[in-house]
Amino acid sequence: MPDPAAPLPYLVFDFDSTFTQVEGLDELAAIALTGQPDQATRVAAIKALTDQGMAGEIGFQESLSKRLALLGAHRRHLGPLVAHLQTKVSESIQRNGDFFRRYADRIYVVSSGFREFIEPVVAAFGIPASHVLANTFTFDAEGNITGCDPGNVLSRDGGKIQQLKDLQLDGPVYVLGDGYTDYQIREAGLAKRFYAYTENVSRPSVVAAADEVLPTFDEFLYQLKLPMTLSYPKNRIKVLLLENPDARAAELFRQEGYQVEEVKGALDEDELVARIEGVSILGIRSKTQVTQRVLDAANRLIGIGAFCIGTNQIDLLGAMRKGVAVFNAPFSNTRSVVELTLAELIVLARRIPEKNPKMHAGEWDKSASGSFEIRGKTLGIIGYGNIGSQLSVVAEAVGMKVVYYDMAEKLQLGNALKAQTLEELLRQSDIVTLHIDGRPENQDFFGAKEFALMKKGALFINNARGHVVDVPALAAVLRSGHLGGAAIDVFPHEPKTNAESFESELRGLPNVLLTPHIGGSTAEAQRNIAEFVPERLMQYINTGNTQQSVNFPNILLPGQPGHRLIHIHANVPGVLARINNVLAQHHVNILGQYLKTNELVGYVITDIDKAYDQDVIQALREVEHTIKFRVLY
Ligand SMILES: NC(=O)c1ccc[n+]([C@@H]2O[C@H](COP(=O)([O-])OP(=O)(O)OC[C@H]3O[C@@H](n4cnc5c(N)ncnc54)[C@H](O)[C@@H]3O)[C@@H](O)[C@H]2O)c1
Ligand SMILES: O=C(O)CC[C@@H](O)C(=O)O
Repeated sequence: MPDPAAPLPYLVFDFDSTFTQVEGLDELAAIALTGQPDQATRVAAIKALTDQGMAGEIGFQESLSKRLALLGAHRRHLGPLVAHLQTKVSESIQRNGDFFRRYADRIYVVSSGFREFIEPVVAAFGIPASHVLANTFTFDAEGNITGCDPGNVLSRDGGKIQQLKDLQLDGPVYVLGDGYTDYQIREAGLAKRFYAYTENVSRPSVVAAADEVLPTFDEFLYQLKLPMTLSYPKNRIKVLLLENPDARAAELFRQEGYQVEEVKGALDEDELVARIEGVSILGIRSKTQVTQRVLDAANRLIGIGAFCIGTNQIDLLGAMRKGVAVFNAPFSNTRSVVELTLAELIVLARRIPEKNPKMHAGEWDKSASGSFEIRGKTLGIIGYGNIGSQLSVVAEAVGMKVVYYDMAEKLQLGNALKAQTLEELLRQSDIVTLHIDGRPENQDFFGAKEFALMKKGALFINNARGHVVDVPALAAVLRSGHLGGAAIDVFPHEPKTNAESFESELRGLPNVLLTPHIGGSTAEAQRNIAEFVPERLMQYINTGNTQQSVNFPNILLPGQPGHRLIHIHANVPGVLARINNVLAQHHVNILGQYLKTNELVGYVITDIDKAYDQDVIQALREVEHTIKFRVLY
């Protein structure tokens, strides 16, 4: 990395809640008061005084003297405090430790906290004691902390301002801190810029006064084009989550430092086109259509998360051509769909969809007509994938015979029998259940011809995708009485939100159980999905790992030894050679290289030594047929 052209401005850091995640005095109180019955109330009172002081609600001196009186700390508590604070350095400062060591001569820590614990913590970052300006404790003869040195300017109101005046720094000063007293340095004209540092705490009055807000130190380094550990600040990664995935998804993305925006329902194409600009990660479920138009408007999109199994709503090829990796949750809700299907088998076989509304209407219709046990009956499973095959096992466990049909060769589980043709399955099944995927070729897969081949009085279930069934044909065979009933969870046209009404000619038909696409809507499944999909996307962003991507060549990468170049290109001959030519021309040492292609794109990962000139990056971006290129530090 090159040195910045101009000398770095002097950086004045606050310590408590900026350099470290916590307030030193609060932590000292917690250590000193350990085991005391009133520990919790005294620590809480100290914290409240800290906050009031930081927010500028009471003067610093008043806040400090009140806190010290409550503290009851001793010299022996300082060692444990330092050890504790060393583990509490703000994460982004910790990860950019090299920056501090390299520019230590331009960095000052100016704090109303105490030298006794600040100095050893920042020393590990190369900041010398002479660049730490802080209060000092006073002790009595027994080593009890009695207060602070009143001669130190930092113990007084306006102390930081005076300290900066005394320092007489000979160049521009930038102040980074979470407190109002940090801002006051800028207000007094002693700093050129004030950065509100919000990684640990965000105080509205301080944020409002700031020139810039820094969610992490990476953002500062990025803005100033300074050497940094990450290639891109995580707070700049915008996630747009639609269709209400479990709250855990947003929580995980936020924990990673991303900005998350949530929209309850689905968006239609125009709405999504209007919202997608600047979005790096799009999270959807089954309703939002990610079309070529949406992809064209997506100027920063890196990945799409389908918080479900089906990905037919996404233009997977279009996404691949744009270098956008798509991930789904292929097994997180499988069991939930199986359980719903099992319940539906029984409910339909007992004609509950008819009997239940009658009971609610006060009608007592006790009859065995048309009702049967599922034991010994033949269940025809079409699509013997994750759901179909698991259903096969469960159905056999309750005494059903299972026959299945799949276009691909599948492992037969238990005693299930494979049907050679769809017709063979339809002719022998008492209940037919669809579990094929929603690929476009499966549009109207099941229609009048297939219904006609089913046994008279047989039952039909579709928990797969709405468009795979010809709904008017289904309605006709239900009305004619050829089918004994149906359970349908998925529809060609589903409302975008719960506020819209559901329209279908299946409404009101006898022995038809309609459910609002809830096959996978259980607490367990939604939680599993909300953990699985963010994990895949974050791994892809952080390491380039594409394992389990549904549209990208899958590569499970080893750990990253140096910098990692991630290059996505159109799969035409010669691109890898061109990449390696560029690397050779710039004398870049390759530590490892991984390539996988599919019919449209090539995905090449090159691990290189950290030392290289920046021109190589530009040259790689310019390699012909490059779709996307990024560097991981
Ligand atoms: N209702 C819900 O809430 C819900 C929840 C989860 C999944 N799903 C849907 O359930 C379906 C099955 O999911 P899965 O995880 O088992 O998928 P999967 O990909 O594991 O299995 C699908 C199987 O269908 C087979 N298949 C596809 N087209 C076929 C055809 N024309 N003829 C014969 N076989 C064909 C495939 O070979 C594959 O074995 C998907 O459509 C999925 O979107 C619905
Ligand atoms: O939750 C959804 O929107 C879809 C659920 C299901 O159809 C899936 O594909 O996993």
